[in-house]
Amino acid sequence: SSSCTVDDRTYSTTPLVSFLQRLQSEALKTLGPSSFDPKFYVDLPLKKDLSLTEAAFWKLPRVKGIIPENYLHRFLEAYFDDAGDDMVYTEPEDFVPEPVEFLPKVFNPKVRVWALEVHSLWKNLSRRVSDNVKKYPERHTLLPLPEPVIIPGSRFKEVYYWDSYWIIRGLLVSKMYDTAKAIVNNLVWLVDAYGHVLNGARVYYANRSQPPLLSSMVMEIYKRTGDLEFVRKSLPSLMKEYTFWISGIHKVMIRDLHGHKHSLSRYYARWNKPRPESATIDVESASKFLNDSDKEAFYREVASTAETGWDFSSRWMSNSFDLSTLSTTSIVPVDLNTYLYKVELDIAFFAQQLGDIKTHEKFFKASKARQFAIRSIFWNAEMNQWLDYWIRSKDCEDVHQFEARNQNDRIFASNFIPMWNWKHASGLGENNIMVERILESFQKSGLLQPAGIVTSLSNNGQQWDFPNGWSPLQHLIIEGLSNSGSKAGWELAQDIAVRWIRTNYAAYNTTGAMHEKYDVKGCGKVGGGGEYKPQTGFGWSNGVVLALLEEFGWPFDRDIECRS
Ligand SMILES: OC[C@H]1O[C@H](O[C@H]2O[C@H](CO)[C@@H](O)[C@H](O)[C@H]2O)[C@H](O)[C@@H](O)[C@@H]1O
Repeated sequence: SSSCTVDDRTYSTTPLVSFLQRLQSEALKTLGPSSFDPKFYVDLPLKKDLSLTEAAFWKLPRVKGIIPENYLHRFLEAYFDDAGDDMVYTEPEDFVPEPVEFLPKVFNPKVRVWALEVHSLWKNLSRRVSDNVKKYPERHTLLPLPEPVIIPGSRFKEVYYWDSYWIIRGLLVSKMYDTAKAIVNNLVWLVDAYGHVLNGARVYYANRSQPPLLSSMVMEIYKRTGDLEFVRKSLPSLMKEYTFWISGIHKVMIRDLHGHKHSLSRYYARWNKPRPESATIDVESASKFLNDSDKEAFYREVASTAETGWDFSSRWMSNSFDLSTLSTTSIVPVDLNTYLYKVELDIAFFAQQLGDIKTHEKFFKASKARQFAIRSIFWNAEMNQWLDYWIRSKDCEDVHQFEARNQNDRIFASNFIPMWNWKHASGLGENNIMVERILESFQKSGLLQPAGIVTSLSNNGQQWDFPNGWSPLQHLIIEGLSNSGSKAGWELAQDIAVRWIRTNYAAYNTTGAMHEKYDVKGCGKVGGGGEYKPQTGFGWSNGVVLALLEEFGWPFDRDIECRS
């Protein structure tokens, strides 16, 4: 707003996206809400130029303002290719059916057979941008990425930012180093073009990013390949992306009770309209707001929540059962700042490897400052957890005064994500007593369920809530526990990994697919809730299963079947 010092101007939409959104809303009137997926329409590639397509659209007959179904189908066939035709299958050149030294600690034959099947799923998910997109970019919402990608699967037919981190973790287990590097090169291409990695590689995702894990992708690839040239090429884009996250609308200053000022970051999309991929849903959700500025503020919160990766969750709502209370831009999130701390450490490390001491020192100093901030603003010594901080003072204030009551003491899996960088981010060092307390707090939290870690304790029908468990959250916490330096921590990590692997295996056997999310109340149950049908495929779940099997192995005599 005009009284703020921050520049919160929004992105402008493109004529193609506006038209497809119009088509989406007309199609909903024709087809009705059952099985309607709004994303399908904004992903449709045009066969002809937009002006011709629009002219034909306006000529379609309407009966009581509605396009008859047979006319709509004929129009779609005549003027559009299928959603997904813009991404074509490409054989990953570094795929072999059984990589040398694949999962050396997995001895149980059933698990080995399944792991090889999961490995083979990379072939189903491998795509490159079709030549048509390069020839007629204005006919596509897909962005012309230069190299092949691995997609999450089903309706998610394009590359996604944070999904790619766990996809890469799995590709590294599968020894598919070139495919992993190609994904990073595409994300680097997005940073160069837009200044940040987009939520996903569609033009309608340009207004926001997703959890910043690009440096972690580069780091994991470097650890496996030692390819310093790859690091050298990626580093300028990592630094550019870092600036996106620590400045402008993403930056929040908080003064702690001792007068120290801390610079932290929040999610904040440059968008105050319905998300094109879900516009019909957003318009409906916003209908309870009467004036335009309240609607715009709500749309901004919706898009900013998509930037968090946790879309949607009670974590971002002041009333867990009312989506219209989304307040994401007023929340300083524990996990985002944990990831940024990692970005600072990663860049400092890469700069050191490349002999750039000045950059190394600058980023190392920044990491120390964030470590102090995480400890000062998020840590709650009574709960032994890290809690999101809600900004309740005026949004335009330059520095917000810390108040303990503004820490959100509801239980979310994110309250334990700083364990991912355990010794660094927590600032707890080798303090074993603290480690044991955090372990106890985690075990008593209610987050640990029979089939893995649940996202929150609120059963409100949102997908990033109870009873869903998501692969990325399992992996972050398991990795944190296993690196805690505590024997109990490592054992708990293994216990959760076993539960998670079993549930993925059981669901695979009954449904024939890997799933986007699972219901962790019981072994073998798939997840639900949220605004779209649960998806299969699925990139990050495949990656996490492979990464966990590599880390923990599977002994010959341990059953893979669910324990009833
Ligand atoms: O179409 C609705 C939303 O879908 C995406 O979010 C979900 O899927 C992503 C891909 O697996 C995943 O990264 C995200 O965490 C999920 O919540 C998309 O990212 C959203 O922007 C979109 O509005």
